[in-house]
Amino acid sequence: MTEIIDGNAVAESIRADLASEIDRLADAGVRPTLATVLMTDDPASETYVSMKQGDCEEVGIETVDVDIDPEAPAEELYDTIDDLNADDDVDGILVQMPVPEHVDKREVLRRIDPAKDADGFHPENVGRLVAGNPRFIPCTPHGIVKLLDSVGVDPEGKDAVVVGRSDIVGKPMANLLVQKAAGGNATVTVCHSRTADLAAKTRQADILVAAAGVPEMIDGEMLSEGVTVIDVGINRVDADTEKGYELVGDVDFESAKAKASAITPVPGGVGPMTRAMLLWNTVKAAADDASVAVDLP
Ligand SMILES: Nc1nc(=O)c2c([nH]1)NC[C@@H]1CN(c3ccc(C(=O)N[C@@H](CCC(=O)O)C(=O)O)cc3)C=[N+]21
Repeated sequence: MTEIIDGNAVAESIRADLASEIDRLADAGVRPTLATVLMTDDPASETYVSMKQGDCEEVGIETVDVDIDPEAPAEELYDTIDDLNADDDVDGILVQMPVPEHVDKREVLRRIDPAKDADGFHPENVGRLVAGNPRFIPCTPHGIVKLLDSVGVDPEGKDAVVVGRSDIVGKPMANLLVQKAAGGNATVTVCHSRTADLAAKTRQADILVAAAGVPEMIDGEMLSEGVTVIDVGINRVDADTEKGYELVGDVDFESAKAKASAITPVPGGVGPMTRAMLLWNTVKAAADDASVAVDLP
Protein backbone atom coordinates (compact mmCIF):
# COMPACT_ATOMS: atom_id res chain seq x y z
CA MET A 1 0.00 0.00 0.00
CA THR A 2 1.26 3.41 -0.91
CA GLU A 3 1.07 5.93 1.90
CA ILE A 4 -0.35 9.29 0.89
CA ILE A 5 1.57 11.84 2.95
CA ASP A 6 -0.95 14.24 4.51
CA GLY A 7 0.71 17.65 4.48
CA ASN A 8 -2.38 19.34 5.88
CA ALA A 9 -2.35 17.08 8.94
CA VAL A 10 1.40 17.46 9.59
CA ALA A 11 1.13 21.23 9.15
CA GLU A 12 -1.83 21.32 11.55
CA SER A 13 0.16 19.52 14.21
CA ILE A 14 3.11 21.89 13.76
CA ARG A 15 0.75 24.88 14.04
CA ALA A 16 -0.70 23.45 17.27
CA ASP A 17 2.79 23.04 18.76
CA LEU A 18 3.75 26.54 17.65
CA ALA A 19 0.58 27.97 19.19
CA SER A 20 1.60 26.68 22.62
CA GLU A 21 5.09 28.18 22.23
CA ILE A 22 3.42 31.44 21.21
CA ASP A 23 1.43 31.29 24.47
CA ARG A 24 4.69 30.88 26.33
CA LEU A 25 6.12 33.91 24.53
CA ALA A 26 2.98 35.88 25.40
CA ASP A 27 3.63 35.13 29.08
CA ALA A 28 7.04 36.72 28.58
CA GLY A 29 5.37 39.75 26.97
CA VAL A 30 6.40 38.83 23.42
CA ARG A 31 3.96 38.82 20.52
CA PRO A 32 5.51 37.49 17.28
CA THR A 33 4.77 39.66 14.23
CA LEU A 34 5.20 38.82 10.55
CA ALA A 35 5.23 41.49 7.85
CA THR A 36 4.21 40.39 4.37
CA VAL A 37 5.01 42.59 1.39
CA LEU A 38 3.18 42.06 -1.88
CA MET A 39 4.25 43.91 -5.03
CA THR A 40 2.29 42.12 -7.73
CA ASP A 41 -1.22 41.69 -9.15
CA ASP A 42 -0.67 37.99 -9.73
CA PRO A 43 -3.76 36.19 -8.33
CA ALA A 44 -1.76 33.14 -7.19
CA SER A 45 0.56 35.37 -5.14
CA GLU A 46 -2.42 37.17 -3.62
CA THR A 47 -3.92 33.81 -2.65
CA TYR A 48 -0.70 32.62 -0.99
CA VAL A 49 -0.23 35.82 0.98
CA SER A 50 -3.80 35.77 2.26
CA MET A 51 -3.42 32.10 3.26
CA LYS A 52 -0.25 32.98 5.17
CA GLN A 53 -2.08 35.75 7.00
CA GLY A 54 -4.90 33.34 7.91
CA ASP A 55 -2.35 30.87 9.33
CA CYS A 56 -0.80 33.64 11.43
CA GLU A 57 -4.16 34.58 12.85
CA GLU A 58 -4.89 30.95 13.75
CA VAL A 59 -1.73 30.55 15.85
CA GLY A 60 -1.57 34.03 17.34
CA ILE A 61 1.03 35.76 15.18
CA GLU A 62 0.35 39.43 14.40
CA THR A 63 0.60 40.46 10.77
CA VAL A 64 1.57 43.67 9.06
CA ASP A 65 0.35 43.66 5.51
CA VAL A 66 2.04 45.96 2.98
CA ASP A 67 0.76 46.25 -0.59
CA ILE A 68 2.90 48.08 -3.14
CA ASP A 69 1.73 49.06 -6.62
CA PRO A 70 3.63 46.79 -9.06
CA GLU A 71 4.26 49.90 -11.24
CA ALA A 72 5.85 51.86 -8.37
CA PRO A 73 9.59 52.56 -8.44
CA ALA A 74 11.81 49.87 -6.92
CA GLU A 75 12.87 52.36 -4.21
CA GLU A 76 9.40 52.13 -2.73
CA LEU A 77 9.99 48.46 -1.97
CA TYR A 78 13.54 49.09 -0.72
CA ASP A 79 12.29 51.87 1.58
CA THR A 80 9.51 49.62 2.88
CA ILE A 81 12.09 46.97 3.75
CA ASP A 82 14.23 49.57 5.54
CA ASP A 83 11.21 50.70 7.56
CA LEU A 84 10.27 47.12 8.52
CA ASN A 85 13.90 46.40 9.47
CA ALA A 86 13.84 49.42 11.78
CA ASP A 87 10.44 48.59 13.29
CA ASP A 88 10.97 46.87 16.65
CA ASP A 89 7.46 45.43 16.54
CA VAL A 90 8.25 43.42 13.40
CA ASP A 91 10.01 40.06 13.92
CA GLY A 92 9.80 38.47 10.48
CA ILE A 93 9.66 39.91 6.96
CA LEU A 94 8.50 38.14 3.81
CA VAL A 95 8.61 39.81 0.40
CA GLN A 96 6.46 37.66 -1.86
CA MET A 97 8.33 36.45 -4.95
CA PRO A 98 8.39 37.07 -7.83
CA VAL A 99 8.88 40.84 -7.64
CA PRO A 100 8.40 42.94 -10.82
CA GLU A 101 11.14 42.97 -13.50
CA HIS A 102 12.31 46.47 -12.65
CA VAL A 103 13.08 45.49 -9.06
CA ASP A 104 16.49 43.98 -8.30
CA LYS A 105 15.59 40.72 -6.59
CA ARG A 106 19.08 40.25 -5.15
CA GLU A 107 18.92 43.71 -3.62
CA VAL A 108 15.60 42.78 -1.99
CA LEU A 109 17.06 39.63 -0.45
CA ARG A 110 20.22 41.44 0.73
CA ARG A 111 18.28 44.32 2.16
CA ILE A 112 16.13 42.33 4.59
CA ASP A 113 17.69 42.24 8.08
CA PRO A 114 19.09 38.67 8.28
CA ALA A 115 17.68 38.42 11.82
CA LYS A 116 14.15 39.02 10.38
CA ASP A 117 14.57 36.87 7.29
CA ALA A 118 11.51 34.61 7.64
CA ASP A 119 12.16 33.03 4.22
CA GLY A 120 15.82 32.26 4.91
CA PHE A 121 16.86 33.70 1.53
CA HIS A 122 19.37 36.34 2.74
CA PRO A 123 22.93 35.48 1.65
CA GLU A 124 24.06 35.35 5.30
CA ASN A 125 21.39 32.76 6.12
CA VAL A 126 22.11 30.81 2.93
CA GLY A 127 25.79 30.78 3.94
CA ARG A 128 24.97 29.61 7.44
CA LEU A 129 22.85 26.76 6.08
CA VAL A 130 25.62 25.62 3.73
CA ALA A 131 28.17 25.93 6.55
CA GLY A 132 26.07 23.61 8.72
CA ASN A 133 25.03 26.29 11.22
CA PRO A 134 21.56 27.28 10.04
CA ARG A 135 19.46 30.08 11.57
CA PHE A 136 16.39 30.34 9.33
CA ILE A 137 15.90 27.36 7.02
CA PRO A 138 13.98 28.05 3.78
CA CYS A 139 10.38 27.03 4.41
CA THR A 140 9.73 24.52 1.63
CA PRO A 141 12.81 22.31 2.14
CA HIS A 142 12.40 22.58 5.91
CA GLY A 143 8.80 21.41 5.57
CA ILE A 144 9.93 18.49 3.42
CA VAL A 145 12.36 17.35 6.13
CA LYS A 146 9.38 17.32 8.52
CA LEU A 147 7.22 15.40 6.03
CA LEU A 148 9.87 12.70 5.58
CA ASP A 149 10.16 12.42 9.35
CA SER A 150 6.37 12.15 9.67
CA VAL A 151 6.36 8.93 7.62
CA GLY A 152 9.48 7.54 9.28
CA VAL A 153 11.76 8.04 6.26
CA ASP A 154 15.28 8.82 7.50
CA PRO A 155 17.46 10.08 4.62
CA GLU A 156 20.64 8.70 6.21
CA GLY A 157 22.46 6.44 3.78
CA LYS A 158 19.75 6.78 1.14
CA ASP A 159 20.01 8.02 -2.43
CA ALA A 160 18.11 11.30 -2.69
CA VAL A 161 17.51 12.88 -6.07
CA VAL A 162 16.43 16.52 -6.27
CA VAL A 163 15.02 17.66 -9.62
CA GLY A 164 15.37 21.44 -9.86
CA ARG A 165 18.16 23.72 -8.62
CA SER A 166 16.33 26.87 -7.61
CA ASP A 167 17.69 29.06 -4.84
CA ILE A 168 14.46 28.70 -2.85
CA VAL A 169 13.89 24.94 -3.10
CA GLY A 170 16.38 22.75 -4.99
CA LYS A 171 19.66 24.11 -3.64
CA PRO A 172 18.65 24.38 0.04
CA MET A 173 16.90 20.98 -0.20
CA ALA A 174 20.09 19.35 -1.45
CA ASN A 175 22.02 21.04 1.36
CA LEU A 176 19.65 19.79 4.05
CA LEU A 177 19.63 16.25 2.69
CA VAL A 178 23.43 16.05 2.62
CA GLN A 179 24.08 17.82 5.96
CA LYS A 180 25.54 16.00 8.94
CA ALA A 181 22.45 16.35 11.10
CA ALA A 182 18.99 14.89 11.55
CA GLY A 183 17.14 14.93 8.25
CA GLY A 184 20.41 14.61 6.36
CA ASN A 185 23.28 12.19 5.71
CA ALA A 186 21.83 11.19 2.33
CA THR A 187 23.77 10.80 -0.91
CA VAL A 188 22.37 13.60 -3.03
CA THR A 189 22.10 14.09 -6.78
CA VAL A 190 20.83 17.43 -8.08
CA CYS A 191 19.26 17.30 -11.56
CA HIS A 192 18.05 20.13 -13.80
CA SER A 193 17.09 21.04 -17.34
CA ARG A 194 20.54 20.20 -18.71
CA THR A 195 20.78 16.80 -17.05
CA ALA A 196 21.44 14.14 -19.66
CA ASP A 197 19.23 11.08 -19.15
CA LEU A 198 17.19 12.36 -16.24
CA ALA A 199 15.30 9.06 -15.91
CA ALA A 200 18.54 7.17 -15.27
CA LYS A 201 19.15 9.48 -12.29
CA THR A 202 15.60 9.49 -10.93
CA ARG A 203 15.49 5.67 -11.04
CA GLN A 204 18.35 5.70 -8.52
CA ALA A 205 16.24 7.57 -6.01
CA ASP A 206 15.10 6.22 -2.67
CA ILE A 207 13.81 9.76 -2.07
CA LEU A 208 12.75 11.88 -5.04
CA VAL A 209 12.07 15.59 -4.63
CA ALA A 210 10.45 17.09 -7.74
CA ALA A 211 10.90 20.86 -7.80
CA ALA A 212 11.38 21.84 -11.42
CA GLY A 213 8.10 23.69 -11.95
CA VAL A 214 7.15 21.57 -14.96
CA PRO A 215 3.68 19.99 -14.73
CA GLU A 216 3.75 16.18 -14.38
CA MET A 217 7.29 15.82 -15.74
CA ILE A 218 8.11 12.88 -13.45
CA ASP A 219 6.11 9.73 -14.10
CA GLY A 220 6.13 6.18 -12.78
CA GLU A 221 8.41 4.99 -15.60
CA MET A 222 11.15 7.21 -14.18
CA LEU A 223 10.92 5.74 -10.66
CA SER A 224 11.95 2.61 -8.86
CA GLU A 225 9.72 0.49 -6.68
CA GLY A 226 9.51 1.70 -3.06
CA VAL A 227 10.60 5.31 -3.65
CA THR A 228 9.36 8.14 -1.43
CA VAL A 229 8.08 10.90 -3.73
CA ILE A 230 7.90 14.54 -2.63
CA ASP A 231 6.12 16.75 -5.16
CA VAL A 232 6.89 20.46 -4.76
CA GLY A 233 5.18 21.54 -7.98
CA ILE A 234 2.12 23.79 -7.67
CA ASN A 235 1.19 24.42 -11.29
CA ARG A 236 -2.08 26.05 -12.25
CA VAL A 237 -3.25 24.46 -15.48
CA ASP A 238 -6.37 25.50 -17.39
CA ALA A 239 -9.29 23.22 -16.61
CA ASP A 240 -13.05 23.16 -16.85
CA THR A 241 -13.56 23.90 -13.15
CA GLU A 242 -15.26 26.69 -11.24
CA LYS A 243 -11.95 28.52 -10.85
CA GLY A 244 -10.94 27.85 -14.46
CA TYR A 245 -7.81 25.96 -13.43
CA GLU A 246 -6.66 22.97 -11.46
CA LEU A 247 -3.48 22.45 -9.47
CA VAL A 248 -1.09 19.78 -10.67
CA GLY A 249 2.31 18.84 -9.36
CA ASP A 250 5.60 18.14 -11.09
CA VAL A 251 4.76 14.45 -10.66
CA ASP A 252 2.21 12.40 -12.58
CA PHE A 253 0.47 11.27 -9.40
CA GLU A 254 -1.25 8.05 -10.49
CA SER A 255 1.67 6.42 -12.27
CA ALA A 256 4.13 7.55 -9.57
CA LYS A 257 1.86 6.27 -6.82
CA ALA A 258 1.92 2.83 -8.40
CA LYS A 259 5.69 2.70 -7.73
CA ALA A 260 6.00 4.68 -4.51
CA SER A 261 5.91 3.52 -0.91
CA ALA A 262 4.87 7.07 0.04
CA ILE A 263 3.93 10.14 -1.99
CA THR A 264 2.72 13.69 -1.38
CA PRO A 265 -0.43 14.88 -3.15
CA VAL A 266 -0.94 18.29 -4.79
CA PRO A 267 -2.67 20.12 -3.24
CA GLY A 268 -2.38 19.05 0.39
CA GLY A 269 1.26 17.94 0.43
CA VAL A 270 4.22 20.30 0.48
CA GLY A 271 2.25 23.58 0.14
CA PRO A 272 0.73 23.61 3.64
CA MET A 273 4.15 22.72 5.08
CA THR A 274 5.79 25.70 3.38
CA ARG A 275 3.29 27.90 5.18
CA ALA A 276 3.73 26.12 8.53
CA MET A 277 7.50 26.56 8.46
CA LEU A 278 7.09 30.26 7.75
CA LEU A 279 5.30 30.47 11.10
CA TRP A 280 8.13 28.44 12.64
CA ASN A 281 10.73 30.93 11.40
CA THR A 282 8.65 33.86 12.64
CA VAL A 283 8.34 32.37 16.13
CA LYS A 284 12.08 31.68 16.15
CA ALA A 285 12.84 35.25 15.10
CA ALA A 286 10.67 36.65 17.90
CA ALA A 287 12.09 34.27 20.52
CA ASP A 288 15.71 34.96 19.50
CA ASP A 289 15.11 38.70 19.51
CA ALA A 290 13.64 38.57 23.03
CA SER A 291 16.16 35.94 24.23
CA VAL A 292 13.29 33.69 25.34
CA ALA A 293 13.84 29.94 25.09
CA VAL A 294 11.23 28.10 23.04
CA ASP A 295 10.84 24.46 22.13
CA LEU A 296 10.13 24.47 18.39
CA PRO A 297 8.52 21.41 16.77
N1 LIG B 1 9.06 35.13 -0.48
C1 LIG B 1 8.35 34.07 -0.84
N2 LIG B 1 8.24 33.02 0.01
C2 LIG B 1 7.51 31.92 -0.34
O1 LIG B 1 7.41 30.95 0.45
C3 LIG B 1 6.86 31.90 -1.60
C4 LIG B 1 7.01 33.01 -2.44
N3 LIG B 1 7.75 34.06 -2.05
N4 LIG B 1 6.42 33.02 -3.66
C5 LIG B 1 5.59 31.95 -4.13
C6 LIG B 1 5.91 30.63 -3.48
C7 LIG B 1 4.79 29.63 -3.53
N5 LIG B 1 4.44 29.34 -2.16
C8 LIG B 1 3.39 28.54 -1.76
C9 LIG B 1 3.12 28.26 -0.44
C10 LIG B 1 2.04 27.50 -0.06
C11 LIG B 1 1.17 26.98 -1.00
C12 LIG B 1 0.00 26.19 -0.57
O2 LIG B 1 -0.36 26.20 0.58
N6 LIG B 1 -0.68 25.45 -1.47
C13 LIG B 1 -1.86 24.68 -1.14
C14 LIG B 1 -3.03 24.96 -2.08
C15 LIG B 1 -3.01 26.31 -2.69
C16 LIG B 1 -4.20 26.63 -3.56
O3 LIG B 1 -5.29 26.12 -3.32
O4 LIG B 1 -4.00 27.44 -4.49
C17 LIG B 1 -1.56 23.19 -1.25
O5 LIG B 1 -0.59 22.84 -1.93
O6 LIG B 1 -2.28 22.40 -0.67
C18 LIG B 1 1.44 27.22 -2.31
C19 LIG B 1 2.53 27.99 -2.69
C20 LIG B 1 5.21 30.09 -1.34
N7 LIG B 1 6.09 30.83 -2.04
